[in-house]
This record gives sequence, C-alpha cells and structure tokens, in this order.
Amino acid sequence: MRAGILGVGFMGWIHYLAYQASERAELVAFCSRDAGKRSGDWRGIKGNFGPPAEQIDVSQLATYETLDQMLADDSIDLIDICLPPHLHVDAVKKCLAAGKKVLCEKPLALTGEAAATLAAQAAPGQLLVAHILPFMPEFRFVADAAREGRFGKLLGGTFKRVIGPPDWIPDFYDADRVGGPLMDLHVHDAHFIRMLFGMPRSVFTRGRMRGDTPQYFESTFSTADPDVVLSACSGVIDQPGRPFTHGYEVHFEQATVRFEFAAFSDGESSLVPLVVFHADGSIEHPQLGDGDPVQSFVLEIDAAAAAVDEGQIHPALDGNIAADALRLCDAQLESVRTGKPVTIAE
Ligand SMILES: NC(=O)C1=CN([C@@H]2O[C@H](COP(=O)(O)OP(=O)(O)OC[C@H]3O[C@@H](n4cnc5c(N)ncnc54)[C@H](OP(=O)(O)O)[C@@H]3O)[C@@H](O)[C@H]2O)C=CC1
Ligand SMILES: O=C1CO[C@H](CO)[C@@H](O)[C@@H]1O
Repeated sequence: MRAGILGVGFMGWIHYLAYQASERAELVAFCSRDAGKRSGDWRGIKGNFGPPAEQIDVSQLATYETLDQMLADDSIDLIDICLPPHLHVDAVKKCLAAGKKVLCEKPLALTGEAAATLAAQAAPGQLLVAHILPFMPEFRFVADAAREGRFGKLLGGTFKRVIGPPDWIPDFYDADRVGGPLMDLHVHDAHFIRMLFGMPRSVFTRGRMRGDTPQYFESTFSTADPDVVLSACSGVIDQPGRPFTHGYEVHFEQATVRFEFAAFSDGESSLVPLVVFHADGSIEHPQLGDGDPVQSFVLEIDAAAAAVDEGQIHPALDGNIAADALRLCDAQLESVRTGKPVTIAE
C-alpha cells in the first residue's frame, strides 16, 4: 500500500513513524499547508506521547500544499487523514469521490448521523477509521480473549479514560470543531465497547457540564444480555498533574482482566500491568511487549494495508463500527442533557 498523510501535526508525526517501521505500507507523500513542514522541519509539532518530532528526510517523498494536489497523484492508494475532527467529513468525501482509499483518524465525524452517512457512501473497505485501542496490546488481549471465548461468556466491566485539561487542543469543548471529551476522548472506549459487546440497547449517562458539553461523565450501558453489567467513566478533571489515565476491568465468567495506566506531569507514571484473575484462584501476568506506543500504530497501518492490498477488513477499522461508536456517544449526550436513559436504534 502506498499512502499519503494529510495534515502534519501530532498524529501525522506518529503515523509517519509507524510507516517508517511498517513492512507492509509505504509512505510516498504528505500534504501540509506549512512550507517549513513541506521542507522537512517537523520539530515544532507538539504531542503527549512518543518521541519528539524531528527534521525528516523529504527527498523520497512527494509533498503537496493542498488535498486536491495530492488527490491528483495516481501513485497514492490511500490518504491517511490526520486533520482536526471538524475537517474529517469534507476531506473523506473528497478522497472517496477521487476514488482513493481512506484511513481517517478518529472521530470519523462529530455526530453519529454524519458518520453513518459517510460510511454508507463508501464501498466496502474504502473507508477505514483509525481507532487505535484494538491495536494496543492490553486492549487486544481482551478483544482476542472475548473472540476466542477463552474465559467463557463476557459479563461486562468498567472502562476509564480521564485526562487533565487538554490546553494544547484549540476549541476542545466546541461541539462543531472537536466535540469535547465525549466525541474526541470517550469515543475510544465507545468504539471498544461496541466491538466487544455489540451495540448497546440503551445508555444512561450522568455528567458535569461545561456549557453545553459534558466535561466528566459516567455511563451505564444495557445490552440484550441481562447478565451484562457495563459502565464507563470519561472526561476531563481540572488537575493538570495527571494528564492521562486509561484502563479497564473486564469480567468474564471464568476470569477478570484488569489494566490501568496513568501518566503524571512530573514524568512519573503509575501502571497496573495487565493481570488475569482466574476462577480457580490463580493469577496470570501476561507479558505484552516493550510498551512502545508507536508499535500499536504500526499494527493499525499494517491492518489498513491488508484491507487495501488483500481486501481483508479488520473490524477495528470498519467505518460502520466507527459510526456506531459515535451514535453511542450521541445517545450519551442526549442522556446527560435529559437526565434519562436513552434507547439506541438498532
Ligand atoms: N489515535 C490517537 O491516539 C489520537 C488521535 N488523535 C486524533 O487525530 C486527529 C488530529 O489530531 P492531532 O494530530 O493531535 O492534531 P494537530 O493539531 O496536532 O494536527 C492537525 C494538523 O492538521 C492540519 N490542520 C489544522 N487545521 C487545519 C485547517 N484549518 N485546514 C487544513 N489543515 C489543518 C495541520 O497540519 P499542517 O500544518 O500540516 O497543514 C495540523 O498540524 C484528531 O482527529 C484527533 O482526535 C489525536 C491524538 C491521539
Ligand atoms: O487519546 C487521546 C487523548 O486525549 C485527546 C483529547 O481528547 C484525544 O484527542 C486523543 O485521542
């Protein structure tokens, strides 16, 4: 697969690193409005994980200032969209109309309806959405165990994704530009929950608001199975000392799986490495690799290459499931605002 990155910011840099390490995908071009970045100076890019951005070698890359110019390049199979959320829909539409395959960063759109409309317009495998969690070792472990029925039936669990004030993201709370903690942050867990448990039938969410946007919220999801007890907590707390936390406890009939990671602003961190508590009382500590965050993006990009080159669509990248995740977030938003449980259309 030959790819071109659209938008050179934090994710553009992380995806660039993943292409360098991938044996299945080749980065052949990128598009940036910024002349300095087009000449290879990516040092000003800010991010919150991975190595700092560097001066890159552009001698083997085509560089474009506009998407239209990059779309005219027939050597590119897939456009890898790393723009801010409010620009995703238009960019995806343009790429699809030009006959390109697309890998779009999450969230696919700012509402479930907009995302579902977009997904319906794409041919199978043409629209892939870069939801990273299923490619992270700790989340992949649970997804694989559920798919294989390794620990018996899924009984539910609880997910957590809490960040400090994301001051580096302009317009974070603007529903028309980024979507705030629900659409931009919790969407990771909404997508993972949708993958693991299917589409919940209803949700009840309570949250603290910042203007019209939920800032910190807890949700309980109901599925068709009355035994499943499932919840998630997400959002922003106002203490910058703990900029990022994520984790889960997932319950199966025969095992409980737990993991949690938190980064602190002083460079320290706290980690509950993935642990499996078995029904017979034994405890398992699976070894999940060296913790390099870029490696998960390599797997994500390799999966996109498998879709483009062989038509094998990894469910984690499926545009329809990404749209379902946003429909779930929409229902959570309605529930916070009305104070009532919301039924989700099938
Ligand atoms: N999967 C994950 O773990 C993460 C995913 N994300 C998602 O990735 C996407 C990008 O986020 P991130 O990389 O942090 O954002 P950044 O702001 O760092 O980068 C976005 C880039 O898009 C381009 N851009 C910005 N505004 C415009 C505009 N008005 N018109 C055209 N191009 C524009 C710029 O690139 P240039 O200067 O080259 O034109 C900019 O650097 C978001 O959807 C976000 O939710 C973000 C963080 C983590
Ligand atoms: O995982 C992440 C950390 O928080 C950011 C702010 O919501 C998200 O954009 C990003 O996807």
